[in-house]
Amino acid sequence: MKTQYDVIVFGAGPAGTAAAYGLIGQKSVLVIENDLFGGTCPNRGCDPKKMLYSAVEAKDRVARMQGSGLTDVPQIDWPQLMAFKRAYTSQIPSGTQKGLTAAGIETYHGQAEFVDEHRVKLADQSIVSADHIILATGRKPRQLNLPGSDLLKTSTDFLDLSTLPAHITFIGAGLVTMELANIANQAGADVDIVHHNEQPLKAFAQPLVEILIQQMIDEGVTFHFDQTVKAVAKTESGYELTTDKETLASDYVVAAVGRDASLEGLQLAKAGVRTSKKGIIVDDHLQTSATSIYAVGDVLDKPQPKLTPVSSYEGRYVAQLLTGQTTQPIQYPAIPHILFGTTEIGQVGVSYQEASAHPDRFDISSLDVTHWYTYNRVKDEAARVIVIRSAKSHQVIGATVLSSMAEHLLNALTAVLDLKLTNQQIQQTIFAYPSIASDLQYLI
Ligand SMILES: Cc1cc2nc3c(=O)[nH]c(=O)nc-3n(C[C@H](O)[C@H](O)[C@H](O)COP(=O)(O)OP(=O)(O)OC[C@H]3O[C@@H](n4cnc5c(N)ncnc54)[C@H](O)[C@@H]3O)c2cc1C
Ligand SMILES: NC(=O)c1ccc[n+]([C@@H]2O[C@H](COP(=O)([O-])OP(=O)(O)OC[C@H]3O[C@@H](n4cnc5c(N)ncnc54)[C@H](O)[C@@H]3O)[C@@H](O)[C@H]2O)c1
Repeated sequence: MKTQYDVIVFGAGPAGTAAAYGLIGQKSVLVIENDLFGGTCPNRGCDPKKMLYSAVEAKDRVARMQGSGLTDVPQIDWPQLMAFKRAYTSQIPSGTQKGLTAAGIETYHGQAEFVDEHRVKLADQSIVSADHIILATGRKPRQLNLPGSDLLKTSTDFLDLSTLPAHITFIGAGLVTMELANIANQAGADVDIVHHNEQPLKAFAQPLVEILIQQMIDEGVTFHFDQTVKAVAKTESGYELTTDKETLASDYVVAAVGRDASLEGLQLAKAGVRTSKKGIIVDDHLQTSATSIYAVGDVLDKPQPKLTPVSSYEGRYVAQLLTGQTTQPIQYPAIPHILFGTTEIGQVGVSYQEASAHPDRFDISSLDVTHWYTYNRVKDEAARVIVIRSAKSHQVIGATVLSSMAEHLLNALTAVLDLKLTNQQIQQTIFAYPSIASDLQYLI
């Protein structure tokens, strides 16, 4: 290992690796990772979750077609499904590290801390320095502070469960819970969700969230709204969760109440990097309070949603800054945000909340699309689309989609928004028919 680099990157998740790959050929780079190379998304986030959804979605498609050409709903074999997932995740850390090395990026596995703005001390006490440092250390599950909190499991534990507990309780009805609870329920567990207010998933259009929740209730999930968890205790047969309103028995309790920036052990104060409770503070160039140090990805205190493509976008942007390809402030394209499930809800562009608050500027069309060919064909009884148009230009500038295939329409709409496609351009495009993209012509 060298002792001097052009750039040191802390964290080998989507943000850190995107930054490192963007620097190859122009800068000498060291990537420091203290846990799993690849980070949250491929090891314990998006990708393993969607591996589990492969079986859940297949089962759901068959269940919807009962009486319409299919008989018997298959059961999910959890150990087999977990083996399928592990066959993927077990390759990620070594594959990521090898990929970085093959690209000429040096890697270090272990804990490191700042000595000052340019110098970093490794676990063996040796010092490495760099002209610039990029912080991409991500987030980790927030811990609840209550009696028995050490008994609580996290999304990471759930995504690597060898056997599926018969009864699982989730605390917090956010993105993580809603996605994992649906997997657990479809795989055969009894599922309870405890949420501390009446209105989960506030970022999404509430009329469609209500339909999503009703779908989950119809599928057997039990919600306990407006309840505060007070304590968790071990019992002979499992766990007992006490809230301010009731006591729930369970075999496994997952807390998914948000994620906090991973900052511990870095000694950021020694480098002059300012942080808040929400993460690392940066300016519009993703520069921290220490001018040679940048930060990217989930670790940021920034309003953009904490998502993989946002993290890698920021990583690529800082690489472009450091290689002189841009001097401009970061500008984000439209960011689609989706909750995966057997029924998915996703949104892009101007939100329903914003449009509802400004009826003079936005037109809202709420469409029940269950009778549309696309949704009728797969017997999707929840399908809805909310389209937001500019009151002035009538162009589509936002949408929320609820359906078993929302991700596809959402991506098509994201392209419409990003490329600023006019209604006329969409009408003049020949899409494969019948498909979700061809539905765009009915939506604009
Ligand atoms: C259950 C779950 C499901 C998700 N599903 C989706 C999804 O479907 N779609 C989506 O877009 N996003 C999803 N996300 C979010 C997505 O995983 C994150 O937005 C993304 O991983 C952020 O990338 P990052 O590189 O900023 O951080 P991370 O991926 O968290 O990577 C940070 C890396 O830094 C390392 N690190 C931490 N501290 C140090 C240190 N001191 N020194 C060295 N290394 C350190 C960590 O070990 C980690 O490898 C999901 C998250 C979870 C938890
Ligand atoms: N499909 C995706 O893109 C996807 C999926 C999963 C996670 N993620 C990312 O991970 C982040 C974290 O997800 P998350 O679900 O952990 O956080 P979240 O912020 O989405 O949801 C946590 C929920 O828990 C509630 N809560 C907080 N404290 C509570 C308490 N004491 N008792 C009960 N409820 C409580 C909050 O009100 C909130 O609704 C997401 O914001 C997103 O950035 C993305």
